[in-house]
Amino acid sequence: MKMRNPPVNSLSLEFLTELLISLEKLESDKAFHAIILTSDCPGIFSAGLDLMEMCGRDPTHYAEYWKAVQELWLRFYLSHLVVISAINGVNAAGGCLLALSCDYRVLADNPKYAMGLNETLLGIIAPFWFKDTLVNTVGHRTAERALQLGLLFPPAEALQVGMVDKVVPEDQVLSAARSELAQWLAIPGHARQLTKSLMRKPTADRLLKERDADIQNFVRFISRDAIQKALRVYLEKLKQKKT
Ligand SMILES: CC/C=C\C/C=C\C/C=C\C=C\CC(=O)SCCNC(=O)CCNC(=O)[C@H](O)C(C)(C)COP(=O)(O)OP(=O)(O)OC[C@H]1O[C@@H](n2cnc3c(N)ncnc32)[C@H](O)[C@@H]1OP(=O)(O)O
Repeated sequence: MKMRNPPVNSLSLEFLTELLISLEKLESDKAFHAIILTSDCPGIFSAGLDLMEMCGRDPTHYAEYWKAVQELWLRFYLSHLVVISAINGVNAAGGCLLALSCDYRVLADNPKYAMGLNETLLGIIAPFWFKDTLVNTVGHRTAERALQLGLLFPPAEALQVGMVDKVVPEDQVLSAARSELAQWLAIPGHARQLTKSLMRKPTADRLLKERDADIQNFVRFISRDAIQKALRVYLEKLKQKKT
């Protein structure tokens, strides 16, 4: 699955919906057993959630958007397919969450390709299920420091903290993901799928039990004047980089 939403693969409502439909199609076709998730945007895996969806819109839109973000995470996190990410670019926040929801992560060795949950740098907070997904991957202490400081880890550090499983030269990222896949596909499917569910269901269940409350929290939080202002300032900074 090659993500293509130029220029930065931001996860707009339309793009989230496309990803969701693609994933559902692959999951319902018995011929498919695995997905390699990668990017078609040079140098960028994903810039995360689309800030334009969270800025200057109305509460109904925020609620619809957040429901789609929840849906995509639940679907990826609990997918019965083997999902491996071949991370071939910088990967921030919501994009990093997608990669963390995969079964295995290969990252291209380029110091520009940092990844992490950098929400605090924008003046916002990673929701509890983003946090839980990170804790399940790197452990509590590393997650606490990474989340508070909004750290984006370059490849060597991402590997060292366990945020990714392998770092390879840039031109080998897809072939390394394919080689890894062979090991996962050699395991009897039902045993691997049930084990994945055993490991992940408690984390997913937490959101499933609180989905509506989580949407309401998000809408309340994102609608605050101070948060809207912080997002506008961040977007402005991104645009000013060019001048
Ligand atoms: C109580 C608690 C309850 C609930 C929880 C509450 C809140 C949680 C809420 C939200 C969680 C959000 C998670 C996220 O994913 S936020 C997004 C974080 N992403 C980032 O910080 C990355 C930002 N982008 C960049 O750093 C760079 O763009 C880059 C490194 C990815 C690429 O750099 P380039 O130099 O190649 O490209 P740019 O010129 O910077 O960008 C091109 C173009 O794209 C626009 N853009 C970039 N990122 C985004 C984005 N995430 N959303 C929308 N648009 C984006 C950028 O502005 C440029 O636009 P123009 O061409 O200038 O118009």
